[in-house]
Amino acid sequence: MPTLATLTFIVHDGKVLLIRKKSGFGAGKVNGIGGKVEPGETPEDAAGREVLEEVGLSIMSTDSAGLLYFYSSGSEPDWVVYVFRAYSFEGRPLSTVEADPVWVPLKSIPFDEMWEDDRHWLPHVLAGYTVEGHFYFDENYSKLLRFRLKIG
Ligand SMILES: COc1nc(N)nc2c1ncn2[C@H]1C[C@H](O)[C@@H](COP(=O)(O)OP(=O)(O)OP(=O)(O)O)O1
Repeated sequence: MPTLATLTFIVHDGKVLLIRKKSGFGAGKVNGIGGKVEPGETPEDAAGREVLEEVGLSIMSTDSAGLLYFYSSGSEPDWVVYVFRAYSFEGRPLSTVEADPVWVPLKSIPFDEMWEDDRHWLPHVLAGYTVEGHFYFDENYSKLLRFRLKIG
């Protein structure tokens, strides 16, 4: 069974809030805010909980921006990730044990510090489109081998 997870991109004033992850899968990389969906949670609930846990913000509402499937071997994905955008929030981003928050201008996304798949789909999400992406990595998730992407 794939692990269900979320990624949320808070957009405000020409910038997007990203995190440098300190723990979990992808620690050290810059990513959207997110983590695993817990039993009994909806993906939307998980997105709100992860934003609060990782950077201390409350988001008002989310806009669904698509689904990403990540594979390392075989035909079943290891991860199915629900992607959300959010435009309003309460609070100020804080560093936590899980992540350091960083506001990044929409035109300067640090793709070299992110997962290799991000450069293919994130620009479309930040432009307001919906994506469905299938990304096939090597067995250690160290190299992206191929992908398919639909932009809605
Ligand atoms: C392989 O490609 C990926 N690219 C991107 N951009 N994001 C990915 C990729 N694979 C997984 N992710 C996302 C999905 C989740 O948001 C995080 C991993 O979540 P994590 O394991 O840190 O989940 P938590 O619930 O926060 O962690 P704990 O179980 O340690 O509490 O990466």
